[in-house]
Amino acid sequence: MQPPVTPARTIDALDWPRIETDLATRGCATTGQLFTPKECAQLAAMYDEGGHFRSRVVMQRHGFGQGEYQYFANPLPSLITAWRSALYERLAPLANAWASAMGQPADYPPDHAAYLARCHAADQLRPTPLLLRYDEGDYNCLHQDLYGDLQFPLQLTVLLSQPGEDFTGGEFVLTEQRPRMQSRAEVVSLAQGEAVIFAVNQRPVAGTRGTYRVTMRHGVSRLRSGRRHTVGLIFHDAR
Ligand SMILES: O=C(O)CCC(=O)C(=O)O
Ligand SMILES: [Fe+2]
Repeated sequence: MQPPVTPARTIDALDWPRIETDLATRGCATTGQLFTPKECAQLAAMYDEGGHFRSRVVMQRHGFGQGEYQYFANPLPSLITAWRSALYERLAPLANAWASAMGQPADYPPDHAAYLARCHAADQLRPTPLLLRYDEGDYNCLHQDLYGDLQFPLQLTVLLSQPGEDFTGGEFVLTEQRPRMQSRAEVVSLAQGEAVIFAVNQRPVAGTRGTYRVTMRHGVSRLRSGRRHTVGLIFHDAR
């Protein structure tokens, strides 16, 4: 039997030089596999189990798209907590580098508990990790997951389903709005258990005349068939 894979070990094994380059040049990066197929199946199965969630959102009721999602309640599933804090620690230095490049306070603390304490003190008390479900015809409109004044500038989406097998279509899409220029779109293909790391709101871009900011939004294109589940990992809590 294999020993269980701890997030810390897996996180160290990711290709960070490429991830950091992709984040710097495109504002997004794929991670390679984070969750095993079994972990993906267990998380997706939670959708229909009672007791894991604090609220459910039907997207068409709010004009957010079509499909639905549920926010996990505290205590979060241990897999989610472990990954959320381990990824936070790895990403906090990057978040600080982005903040200083954009002339913002670069004071994200090194560990997630300290950052969450800051969110809670600012009345952002509710956990933001979520489980999303899309069926044929469903989609997620371009949006930002802001949830309050405090925002950690990077977030992840993990694909739990098997593309081509469980569903077709349903591609993760990012747009980048550039000052006084036309917007740019990026489609991100993910494998089952893989995540995309991307900018929540703004990110710095090094231009010839200094650094400027671009604004990112993300969404999901229409599912052509099947069912697709994802987990969203957002590091700030919600008001
Ligand atoms: O389902 C997706 O790929 C995107 C989900 C999303 O909006 C998020 O994780 O914040
Ligand atoms: Fe989102």
